[in-house]
Amino acid sequence: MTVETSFLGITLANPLMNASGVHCMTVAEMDELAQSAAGAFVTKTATRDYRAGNPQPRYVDVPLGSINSMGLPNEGLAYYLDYCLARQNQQALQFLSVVGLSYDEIVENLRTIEASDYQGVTEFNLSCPNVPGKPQIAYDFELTERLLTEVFSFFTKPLGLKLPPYFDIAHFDQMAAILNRFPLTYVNCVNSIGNGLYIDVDKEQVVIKPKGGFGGLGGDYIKPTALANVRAFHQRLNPSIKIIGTGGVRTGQDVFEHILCGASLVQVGTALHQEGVGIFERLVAELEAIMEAKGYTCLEDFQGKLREIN
Ligand SMILES: C=Cc1c(C(=O)O)[nH]c(=O)[nH]c1=O
Repeated sequence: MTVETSFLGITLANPLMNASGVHCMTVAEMDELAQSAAGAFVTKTATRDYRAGNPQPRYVDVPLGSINSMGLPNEGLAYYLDYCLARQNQQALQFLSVVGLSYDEIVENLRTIEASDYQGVTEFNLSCPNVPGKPQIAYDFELTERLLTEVFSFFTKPLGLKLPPYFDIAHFDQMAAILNRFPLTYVNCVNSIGNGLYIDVDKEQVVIKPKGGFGGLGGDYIKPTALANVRAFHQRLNPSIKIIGTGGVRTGQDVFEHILCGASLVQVGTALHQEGVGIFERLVAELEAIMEAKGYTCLEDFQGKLREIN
């Protein structure tokens, strides 16, 4: 029995990796990830220039997960691109997360990556909910289609999209119809559920400072929504477009459920932040135990095979 998997023809020890934004802001954090049991890693989403991000407190762990309004703090695209270029012969599979604060900056940043010697995967983040005044791109279907049309007029390297959660079957249908028009490597479902609110009842106060306390939700709160998005896009997208499942992963069972819904890889956010990189060994062991109990010998035995009730 094995939890090995293949992505873009590259064999990974397991389907697990960090979610962008968690444990991937600095070289030290990314090196710790690279030395961990994780099968792959992704960088913090980069803008062209360094960003300090939103004022603190901007991330809080709460009983059923987390709330964050980090505000896209990052060291700038060159920092993460240089990190990946320097290590791309040692690390099996690298994911470089990128966005821009404007349409033109997004195009500029992707042109920078295209012009580089970077051989890894680019994750285009269409779903950051926490930059004040900036809506989540992927909730604007026309803008998404316009951006992807321009990007794929020049971008030839492997490209995936980080999508926000959708909550309407019609939106799954509309978005999948757009995505199926492009040679995407994958879609990553889901980013945090944007603009939630967590209250400290004793203080009768919000818990994060930015945006009056509104922030992206992660953790147990969002697993049912994450699984639904993985399943919905797995059912609708061309098989050539893989699905990465993100959201609510804390145990090996959560990993199993994401793969059952159709995920090829599974990212860990809140629980990684709370437990540290040791979580990957625990998740692999728990996933192997579930596969053993069910008689599965590889991920393909159950990947995408969620049954419905007839
Ligand atoms: C890249 C910005 C994001 C952020 C952030 O930096 O605030 N938080 C999220 O939950 N998702 C994001 O995509």
